[in-house]
Amino acid sequence: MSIIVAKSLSKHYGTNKALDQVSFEIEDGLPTALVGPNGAGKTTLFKLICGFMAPTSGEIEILGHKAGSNSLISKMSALPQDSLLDPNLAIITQLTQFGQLQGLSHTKAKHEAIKVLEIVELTDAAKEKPTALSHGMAKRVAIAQSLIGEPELILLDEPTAGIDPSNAKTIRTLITEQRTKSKFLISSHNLDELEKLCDQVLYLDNGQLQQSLSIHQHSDSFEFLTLTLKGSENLKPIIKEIQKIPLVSNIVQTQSNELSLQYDSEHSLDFEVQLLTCLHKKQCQYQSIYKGKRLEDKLFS
Ligand SMILES: Nc1ncnc2c1ncn2[C@@H]1O[C@H](COP(=O)(O)OP(=O)(O)OP(=O)(O)O)[C@@H](O)[C@H]1O
Repeated sequence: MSIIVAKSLSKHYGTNKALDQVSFEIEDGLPTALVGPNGAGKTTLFKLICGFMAPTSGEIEILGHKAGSNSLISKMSALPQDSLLDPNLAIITQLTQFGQLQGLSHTKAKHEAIKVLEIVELTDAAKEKPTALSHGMAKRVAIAQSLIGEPELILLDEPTAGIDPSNAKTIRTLITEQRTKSKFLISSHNLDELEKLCDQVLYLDNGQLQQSLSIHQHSDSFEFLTLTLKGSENLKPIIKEIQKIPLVSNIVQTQSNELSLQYDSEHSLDFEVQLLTCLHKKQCQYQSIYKGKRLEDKLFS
């Protein structure tokens, strides 16, 4: 079933075309990433999906319903970029009230609140007020709120922006654990993070959908491999050596210590052996070998 269908969706603020004739379809499955530079229209798209405002033209349907329709209450939730908690109310009280707003009884809502706090590893903070939480913990509470009632669709706008690596890791882990229960649409500038969590990526730029691609699928028989070498010394000798492998059809230096290789995937095992032999011959050590192109290279090369 389609989770989101957008047809020629536009949103103008005066003369500013924040979204311009955007069409896409998001299917059920692993999370979908929403990527784009500042001002690309990502938050505007989130607001239209949530039904917080109407499009200037075009249509958007969520889980078979018009965006903003009452039928979507409890079926979808969103973590806005600037979500705030009420500083005067205990966390458990706020989450319980949120569950009740979704139509749950007080008992069921409290049960859900306890459950989602467990998921974000903040059971001990249940009775605290938001002022006692660090920024990262507050973000995890906001994510807990979006998980209440196990909605079919969860929108996360920059879930790990501005928080420390440990809290960010906790958030990524919990998304990984929850992603088979709910469909996530995640907006983030962290491409490494999206690569780990998501399956599909929508790339917006200047209000237009520039690309919609699968992160892990390869389109033809030529596969890509990203080779990161230890140190960032002169790569010319090793490039020259790799070029001698007949199975390699293209080689591009993508960073000071990184190469993107295109090779014939029908002979993948042979290629891998030959590549390692090459590295050994040139006494070159690798830091990582990644099958496929990095998301950054898929989007920007
Ligand atoms: N309420 C508003 N009134 C007028 N213009 C707006 C409004 N909200 C957004 N815009 C403009 O619409 C465009 C898209 O903004 P949007 O916030 O959707 O981008 P974004 O991709 O979320 O950016 P960021 O990554 O910085 O959060 C920008 O040019 C922005 O200035």
